Amino acid sequence: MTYKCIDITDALPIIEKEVIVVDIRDAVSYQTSHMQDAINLNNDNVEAFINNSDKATPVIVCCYHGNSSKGAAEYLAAQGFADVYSLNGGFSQWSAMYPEQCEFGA
Ligand SMILES: O=S(=O)([O-])[S-]
Repeated sequence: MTYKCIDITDALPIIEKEVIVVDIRDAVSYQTSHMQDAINLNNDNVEAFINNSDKATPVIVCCYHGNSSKGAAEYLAAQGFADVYSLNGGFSQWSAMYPEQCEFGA
């Protein structure tokens, strides 16, 4: 199993359906702002995430610019997730294009 890279505009219709969005950026960046409903995935929670998530639900992996999300997407695909996407352009591009699809923290 492998993952696919997906452009921001192609990700939008997927986001609007049932999907799990994982954000692999550092915790402070995540808390400041993230894609709507995104989970901050890190070394501490990745195992629980893998064990507790429905592997048939599509997963979109978001990082800063779309580079490190590829490795994470590949890893999740190898763990059995059937439909994994790495978001090209990452959160920087997503937040520039779709600020209304972001949540902003403290
Ligand atoms: O998050 S990043 O690897 O695209 S800089």
